[in-house]
Amino acid sequence: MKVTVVGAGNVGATCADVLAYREIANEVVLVDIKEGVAEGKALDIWQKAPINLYDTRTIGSTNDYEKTAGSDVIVITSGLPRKPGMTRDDLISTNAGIVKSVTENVVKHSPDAIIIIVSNPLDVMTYQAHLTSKFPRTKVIGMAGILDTARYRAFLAEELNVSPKDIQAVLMGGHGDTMVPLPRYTTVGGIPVTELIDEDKLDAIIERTKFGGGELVKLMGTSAWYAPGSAAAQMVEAIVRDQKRVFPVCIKLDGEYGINDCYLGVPVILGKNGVEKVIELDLNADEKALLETSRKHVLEVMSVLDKNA
Ligand SMILES: NC(=O)C1=CN([C@@H]2O[C@H](COP(=O)(O)OP(=O)(O)OC[C@H]3O[C@@H](n4cnc5c(N)ncnc54)[C@H](O)[C@@H]3O)[C@@H](O)[C@H]2O)C=CC1
Ligand SMILES: O=C([O-])CC(=O)C(=O)O
Repeated sequence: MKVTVVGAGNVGATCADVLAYREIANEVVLVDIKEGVAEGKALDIWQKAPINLYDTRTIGSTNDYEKTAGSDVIVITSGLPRKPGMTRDDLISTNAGIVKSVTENVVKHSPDAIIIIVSNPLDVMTYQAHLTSKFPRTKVIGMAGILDTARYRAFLAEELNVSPKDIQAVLMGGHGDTMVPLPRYTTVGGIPVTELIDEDKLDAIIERTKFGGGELVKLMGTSAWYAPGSAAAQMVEAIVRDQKRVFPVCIKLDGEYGINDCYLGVPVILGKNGVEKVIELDLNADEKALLETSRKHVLEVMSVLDKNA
């Protein structure tokens, strides 16, 4: 299996590293526009192979897309990260152009690949890649839900003093402040979370999750990369190993949840064909209202992209 990661910055390099040391792919090609950066990071990851004991080949390229030819999965992380005081949506004008040109380049050389978008604003960049690639919607998907649920699960594990491995959760909507965590579908070793935690503490964790990205931007002056890079690698793994994992993933909705033509995070089954099924939960009225708010927000940002097209 061959995987290309475009953008050899913080998230892209972390993703490539996880793909290599966990031997998720046989070959990982890292591409960046900055001269030498992708080559250097790919070489560094390869030189770690004898220490961490893996065989995955990592190859770097400065904008030479021939090296990406025949990739099974492409992860796009190229684009600006936000700085303190910015929203993810503030990145649209720069990142839309980057995602468009990168998508044009990758699809030329890998017409059958599955594309995973990471660049922000996530839902709208997934829209951009879908428009440009003209691939089926099931093969152009965005990474956000795995990261957002991971944050939620980590906060819950800390509060309850339990292993994060035992916390299962699902979250829907756009990757931003309007995301919709679903406590009704959160369990701890099979026990509904609401039986283990006070409502006010759970509400505080939900609020912290919604602003989880911003919390890290404030601390570091740029956005997160360890959890995002690992989350993208987990999506790649589900695809290349045909695992049929159930994850929240951003995809264009085609009638599911009564929504058309909007890119939102929903639970799906992820396997060798990309999204193999969108799972439709029976949301209650409050959950539907939150999803509707998220839909309206993402549509507004999508319309900015349409206006600038
Ligand atoms: N979906 C999510 O949950 C998350 C999304 N992000 C987003 O991922 C993106 C990357 O973040 P970082 O890695 O922290 O940024 P970074 O600045 O460390 O890396 C971005 C890389 O993209 C490269 N690049 C820019 N234009 C390019 C082009 N046309 N072709 C190839 N490479 C190009 C840059 O040279 C740079 O090395 C940002 O947009 C950020 O907001 C970050 C974390 C989580
Ligand atoms: O917060 C950001 O800008 C990056 C991101 O999407 C996240 O870490 O959730």
